[in-house]
Amino acid sequence: MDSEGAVHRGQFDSRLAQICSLSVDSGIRPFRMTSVICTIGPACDNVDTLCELIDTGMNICRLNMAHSTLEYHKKLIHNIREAVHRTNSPSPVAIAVEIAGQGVRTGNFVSSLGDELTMKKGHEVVLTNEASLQNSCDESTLYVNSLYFLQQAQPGNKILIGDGLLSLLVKEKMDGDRILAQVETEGQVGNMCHVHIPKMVPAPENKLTDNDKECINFALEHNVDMIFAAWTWTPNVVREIKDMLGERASSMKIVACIENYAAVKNISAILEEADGIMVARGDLGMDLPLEKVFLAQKSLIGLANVAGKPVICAAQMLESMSINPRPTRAEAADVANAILDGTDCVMLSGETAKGKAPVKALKTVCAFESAVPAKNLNMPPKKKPKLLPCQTKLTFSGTFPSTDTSVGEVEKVASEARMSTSESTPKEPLKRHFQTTWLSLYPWLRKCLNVKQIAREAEMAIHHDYVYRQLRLITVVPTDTQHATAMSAVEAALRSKAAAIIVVTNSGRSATSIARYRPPCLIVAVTKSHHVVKGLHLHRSIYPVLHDAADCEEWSDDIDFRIHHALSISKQRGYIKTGSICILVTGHMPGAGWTNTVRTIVVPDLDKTPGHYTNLGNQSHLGI
Ligand SMILES: Nc1ncnc2c1ncn2[C@@H]1O[C@H](COP(=O)(O)OP(=O)(O)O)[C@@H](O)[C@H]1O
Ligand SMILES: C=C(OP(=O)(O)O)C(=O)O
Repeated sequence: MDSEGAVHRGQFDSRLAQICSLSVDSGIRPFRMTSVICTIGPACDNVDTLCELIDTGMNICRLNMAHSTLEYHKKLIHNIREAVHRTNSPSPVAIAVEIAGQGVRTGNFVSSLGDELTMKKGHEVVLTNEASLQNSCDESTLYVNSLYFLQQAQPGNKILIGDGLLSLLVKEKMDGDRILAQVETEGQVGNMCHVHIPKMVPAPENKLTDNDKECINFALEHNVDMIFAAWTWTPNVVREIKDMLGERASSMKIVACIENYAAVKNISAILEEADGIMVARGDLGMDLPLEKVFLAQKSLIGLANVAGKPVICAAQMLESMSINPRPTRAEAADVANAILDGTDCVMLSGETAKGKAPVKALKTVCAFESAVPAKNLNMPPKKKPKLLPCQTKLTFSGTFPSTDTSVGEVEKVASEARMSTSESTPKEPLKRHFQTTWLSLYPWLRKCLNVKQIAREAEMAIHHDYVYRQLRLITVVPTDTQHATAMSAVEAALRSKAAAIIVVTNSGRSATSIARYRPPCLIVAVTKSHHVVKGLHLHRSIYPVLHDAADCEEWSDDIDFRIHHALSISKQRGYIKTGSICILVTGHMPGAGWTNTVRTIVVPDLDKTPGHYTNLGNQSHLGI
């Protein structure tokens, strides 16, 4: 253990020796290096819940444009910004807009059918691209958004729907490019569900759809921080997005979602063009045989690590938490293994986005109340509802909304439920009582973010020394200043068992260069740019800090000021303390691209220090 109470792994002769040294009794470090992306949807779209997600550790909000309307997403962005404002974090969360790309999806059901229905084995259904049926799918007719798909489908093909649990068999091609299919394996189909024929050759041209263009303009108009490009299987899509972004292309990150075999085969070219990639295991698992998906995951993550680009591991990470309060052992291990593979971010999809059935939330609230920390009980319900004793048997007889109901609607149901119960006065202390419905949903969401606990444990099991040595081996010699400086910082952090690396960065490049060498500690990256701070959330190890105070007259004072700010925030958050060793990485002159200086300091008493870190006379320098 070092002075922080954190465990630093020693030197091991082999990876096997390091693995054998792992212990279930090891201590835990006060920080997490892997970023968590939460898909925001009806279950968490209100400001209070977003505040809780932010406080709990969400780094990036993902808006999946394949669902809901632009109006809904506009409101969502407004709510996220309001939550960022209220939580006032030094490290504001980023907003990512995911465009739907050329993914093949169903349409929406007629409203009377709700948003999901079960199809029984043997049931026959017609698949059509007839535009008038887009929002009136039913048991016998499903709209499919791709004519190409319907034209390619051949009798005998298997069609997977949703996550692939429901499968159909193509029976015959009908007139007007429609197809008749029969349910082979019973399952559910929802609104805008994925439709897939394994190994089907994708459309000849990988390009933006009109809908994608509209969503990119929306992203520009609302000044979001990153675009996730679903169904990228050639670099062309990334180039098209860059063209549309114009000047913003340098600050709005583009992440290519790798969802099919063609994308896996084209990965080198895609990695060259994109700012990062997503291993979209959900759709990959429909295009590739399931037993091959882990190979794609490991190789894609490895290739992104080698390219120095961030990578997201997505889909079904804690899937069972959509209905259960605890993830399965396999899910917990899956999250940890993705981190050991080298992913920068883990992503939650339906776990956070999808509305839970309110009735389930109401029934299970008692099981979760102990998980709600006291401070959450202070969060103000909009109207003061009467408290409902959790032992009360509900007599509510109205219609419960569907699973995708918004929190606002859930609250309405809850208040009706409260009104219809015979007992309206709490007999138990406040914490034993159901306060408002969002509280019943919230602990569930919060538990999904248990992912961060798993992340911290997994990060402790990484043999950073070994990983760094591997990365050093593949770095070309002579190495340019940027990479040589980054490597020096990581080497210094490993040798001195530093508590943190503090880097002052304008464009974010100095921070990402250090991150690519996978240091054993946090990189606290302090920047003045709102876009840079948010983009940095994509990278493992970086804790981005915004410092947008006015410039000092002297450039070196400005640097000192920013370092002092980063150290103070790090201390407040428990990452460092007085006496910790920190590595400082700075430039030698104003502007981006001049980073060339690595110092080792012992953190002084920040309340007493005059805050000079770049002055070589400083007592606290150890010097390297
Ligand atoms: N903006 C939204 N509006 C309604 N439902 C959403 C939204 N975002 C996500 N969801 C729900 O959460 C599920 C999981 O999210 P995600 O993985 O992003 O979707 P998909 O797998 O359909 O691409 C979706 O299938 C959908 O039911
Ligand atoms: C994240 C995935 O894709 P989508 O955005 O379509 O949910 C996936 O398939 O794993």
